[in-house]
Amino acid sequence: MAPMIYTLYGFAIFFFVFWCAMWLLHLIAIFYGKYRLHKKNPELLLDEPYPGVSILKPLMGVDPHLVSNLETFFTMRYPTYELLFCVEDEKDPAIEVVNSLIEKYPKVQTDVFIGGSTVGVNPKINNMHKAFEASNYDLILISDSGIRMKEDTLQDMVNHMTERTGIVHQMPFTSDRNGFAATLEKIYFGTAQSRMYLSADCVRVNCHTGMSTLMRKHVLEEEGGLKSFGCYLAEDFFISKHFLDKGWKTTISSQPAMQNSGVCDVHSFQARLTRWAKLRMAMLPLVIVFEPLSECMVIGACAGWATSLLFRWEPLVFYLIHILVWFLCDWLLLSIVQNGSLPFSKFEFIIGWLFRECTGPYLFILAVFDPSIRWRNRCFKLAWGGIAQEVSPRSKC
Ligand SMILES: CCCCCCCC/C=C\CCCCCCCC(=O)N[C@@H](CO)[C@H](O)/C=C/CCCCCCCCCCCCC
Ligand SMILES: O=c1ccn([C@@H]2O[C@H](COP(=O)(O)OP(=O)(O)O[C@H]3OC[C@@H](O)[C@H](O)[C@H]3O)[C@@H](O)[C@H]2O)c(=O)[nH]1
Repeated sequence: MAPMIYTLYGFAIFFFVFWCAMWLLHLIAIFYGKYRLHKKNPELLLDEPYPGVSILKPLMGVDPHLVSNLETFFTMRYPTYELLFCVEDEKDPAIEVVNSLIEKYPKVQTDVFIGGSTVGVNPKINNMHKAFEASNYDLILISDSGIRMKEDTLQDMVNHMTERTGIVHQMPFTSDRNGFAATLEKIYFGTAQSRMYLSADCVRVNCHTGMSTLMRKHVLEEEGGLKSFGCYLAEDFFISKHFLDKGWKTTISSQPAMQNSGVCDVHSFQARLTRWAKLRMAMLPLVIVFEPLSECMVIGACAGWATSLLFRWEPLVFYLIHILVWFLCDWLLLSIVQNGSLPFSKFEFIIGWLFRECTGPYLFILAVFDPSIRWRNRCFKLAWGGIAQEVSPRSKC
């Protein structure tokens, strides 16, 4: 009997400590977010020697927001940069979109790379490889197709590139869009993901998501260039790991990344989160235990049971208070990340937040039980450690 009791008490203490640690993460994210995000950039002095930046834009297909998203790269206030568009398929309609913008803004230095090159499994790397090799500057910005820039976003990122810094990345967030899926995306990126991202950046844990990331080209070249990371689907995590291993600092910029893809529906969003969860599990297997536990509904239930055993607290009352306080912390964090009025009402926030919190653990279970990864039109399998293999090359799955 005694071993059973010790085991129960052992679990109860573990859940209670984990629950306390989660509140610490809430606090870190709120204070660090307030301290780091949305700092005003100093006026850009054009006679200052700002370094040149090569911006790599991997494109695949056209969505209703692509033109306006890309246009924001042509209208940035930054002295020296080149835009290198990468399109794998020569029939891709994105080429026409790019050409029309190049015609509209002839003064911006641009180039278009069509056809990609097969240097690994990761299709984004394959698409960008030629442009990476041809880029003219030591600072490379890899920026996904759905990202929008403000006039001073690039300046903000470069300002964070100090002597010891090798990577400056934007914390994923979203622009204001209409509809439930857009509300859900904003709530997820501004609460659950921001909490982890900000806490990780604060304590220097690698959490790099590569949708908008400025890095030093020569450090990548020492490792063989971008192609050396083509064997991973989560190239972002491994690139950042390489920089950290070499003694460089990585940091977030003060402006979060404005994702503004024209494809915005609940199914695609959930598929993307499930794909990311599969990447994390393959790279860091401990995530399989810790990630579900870091969810509000799960850790609340575990801590409710633990405190009823340890302190005889009423579990239902505990659980409801836990959810309420977590909800309020999330509202506060989202307001800090948004830094302005939110495009939805408090009622919509409640619905979106409850939906996200209840579906999060379910999506994670889906990810655990279906290890195959679908990304755009390809299917992959991941081995432990993160090395990827394409299942049926270049075919739909
Ligand atoms: C009491 C501490 C408990 C910590 C438990 C942590 C469990 C992980 C929970 C949630 C993970 C959220 C990850 C946030 C962003 C990741 C987005 C993403 O998956 N991006 C991939 C695709 O672009 C990319 O390849 C992966 C990047 C890095 C993943 C690293 C995951 C571990 C994060 C751990 C953060 C813990 C912070 C603790 C600080 C004390
Ligand atoms: O086959 C592909 C798929 C994607 N891409 C490009 O890669 C970028 C990201 O693609 P998606 O928006 O589909 O995917 P995500 O937002 O989930 O990507 C994110 O997660 C996985 C990481 O490896 C990426 O670095 C990160 O950007 C886009 O610019 C897209 O055009 C390709 O060039 N080829």
